[in-house]
Amino acid sequence: MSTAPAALLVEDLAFAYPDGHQALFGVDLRLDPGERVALLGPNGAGKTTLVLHLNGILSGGRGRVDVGGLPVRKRNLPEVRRRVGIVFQDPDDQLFMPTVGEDVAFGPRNLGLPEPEVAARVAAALEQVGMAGSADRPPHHLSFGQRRRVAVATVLSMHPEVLVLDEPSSNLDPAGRRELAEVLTGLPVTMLMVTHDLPYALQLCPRSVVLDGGVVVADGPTRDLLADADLLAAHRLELPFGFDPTRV
Ligand SMILES: Nc1ncnc2c1ncn2[C@@H]1O[C@H](COP(=O)(O)OP(=O)(O)OP(=O)(O)O)[C@@H](O)[C@H]1O
Repeated sequence: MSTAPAALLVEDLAFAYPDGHQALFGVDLRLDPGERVALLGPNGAGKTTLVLHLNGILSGGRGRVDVGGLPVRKRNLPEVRRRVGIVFQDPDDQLFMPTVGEDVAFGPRNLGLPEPEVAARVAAALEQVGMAGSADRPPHHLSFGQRRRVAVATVLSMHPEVLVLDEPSSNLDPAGRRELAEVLTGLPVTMLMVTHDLPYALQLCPRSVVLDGGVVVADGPTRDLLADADLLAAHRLELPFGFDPTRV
């Protein structure tokens, strides 16, 4: 195993919500720099709860989370939130400025970066997601797939080390799925992708982790996990009819 700090390290993470509902029961997860990993599991498995611990939105349970060797703790939160960018399922949760450019500039401006650096980051992030030339457009004039790519750009402009995506393929048409896949596979970041879309997990992520009942129940090559019919059935994971993961 590599001795470099993990891009993301989760150790024995357990968490109960204030109403007493225990959502995580001791989760271990390590992502090495540059890995792309899918986080799979049925509704209520604890995926969102885990993700919300990665940048300290939720905390207070047992265990630890480190990002590039930095513990996710209150005093580290500004740096943790720069290192871990979360792209939420609904792009409209992340786009609230009059123009695309201002949305992508929002994070870097908040960091207090000088305007020329902000402008350079905006241009680079929009280029990375294939949206160069759209900086002056209002986000609500864009298609849903374009808005999702701009939401990714709002995170990329912070130069994150870990990109977490919640259901990135939801509501995308086949062209939108393909365009986003091309963007995501070209990014030089560590990626954790929460998804119910198993073919998309196979396309983008060499490794998958299955969470169910607040514990990791499988961790391995996506192709192998998706070929395991018993595993899929036991955890309510379904491939599209006729889809053969060994033939992709
Ligand atoms: N704010 C909350 N208060 C109490 N319980 C909660 C809260 N949020 C989630 N839970 C519970 O914690 C468990 C894990 O939920 P979580 O949202 O993490 O699952 P998930 O795997 O992301 O599900 P989905 O695929 O439906 O998004 C569920 O049983 C859920 O009902």
